[in-house]
Amino acid sequence: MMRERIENPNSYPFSIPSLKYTNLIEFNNPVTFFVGENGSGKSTLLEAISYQCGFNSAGGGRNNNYDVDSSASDLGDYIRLSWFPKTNKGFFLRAESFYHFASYLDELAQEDPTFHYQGYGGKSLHQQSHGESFLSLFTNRFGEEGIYLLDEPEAALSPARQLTFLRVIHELVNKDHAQFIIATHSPILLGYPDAQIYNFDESPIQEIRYEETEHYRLTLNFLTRREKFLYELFRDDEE
Ligand SMILES: Nc1ncnc2c1ncn2[C@@H]1O[C@H](COP(=O)(O)OP(=O)(O)OP(=O)(O)O)[C@@H](O)[C@H]1O
Repeated sequence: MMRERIENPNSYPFSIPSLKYTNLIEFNNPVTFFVGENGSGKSTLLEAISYQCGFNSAGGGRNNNYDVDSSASDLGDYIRLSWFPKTNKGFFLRAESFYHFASYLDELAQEDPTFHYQGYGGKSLHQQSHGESFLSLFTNRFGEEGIYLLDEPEAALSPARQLTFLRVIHELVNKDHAQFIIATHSPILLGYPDAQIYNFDESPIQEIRYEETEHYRLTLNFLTRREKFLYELFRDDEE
């Protein structure tokens, strides 16, 4: 983070507690997760990294310059990335822009469907369900070395498909040396072996063990003691 350039440290995005005191984040693992409460700054940082990679901020790779909601990143000019070997291949995908991306692809494909759908399962993403199209994007389009930035990919995926997705990540990491940075609330995705997890509920952002994340603990508690959990949750209403 290049703090010397910041004019107003009390305005967005510098005012976000997790980012306020974070100066350096190291990515030591091919798979890194960002976790933290809603609004803790995960998307803001992911967007800034995408901006520095030269990806379209609305989601997509370097060659997908469609202009849906493509706000320049507010944080992007204030961070510096250093990585080796440097690559500008990859993709930024956020759940809410996936629909727009599918529409953009349909527009392109009007001229040459075979060419434009070839990386996406051979047909319009709109003709596949949300989860199917998401996985077809990964299994077809992502087969190369690169950096993949994903904002809450679980939004599209059933629990079984999340497991499939873990396998896809595993293959891309091992075969293609891909790197993933994923903002997520999913206790299943977070369980990827030996992943680095950054907790945005701390300031500065801190690494956290899987079993210590609220996502793991709360889900475990809910599943193992659901009745007691719900009793406590609703108790005030009933008294
Ligand atoms: N353009 C903006 N201007 C001002 N504040 C913003 C803007 N975008 C986001 N914020 C605020 O910045 C904070 C961090 O938002 P961000 O989207 O990064 O959170 P997040 O951790 O990704 O949340 P979630 O898990 O809900 O997706 C929030 O309080 C949000 O309201």
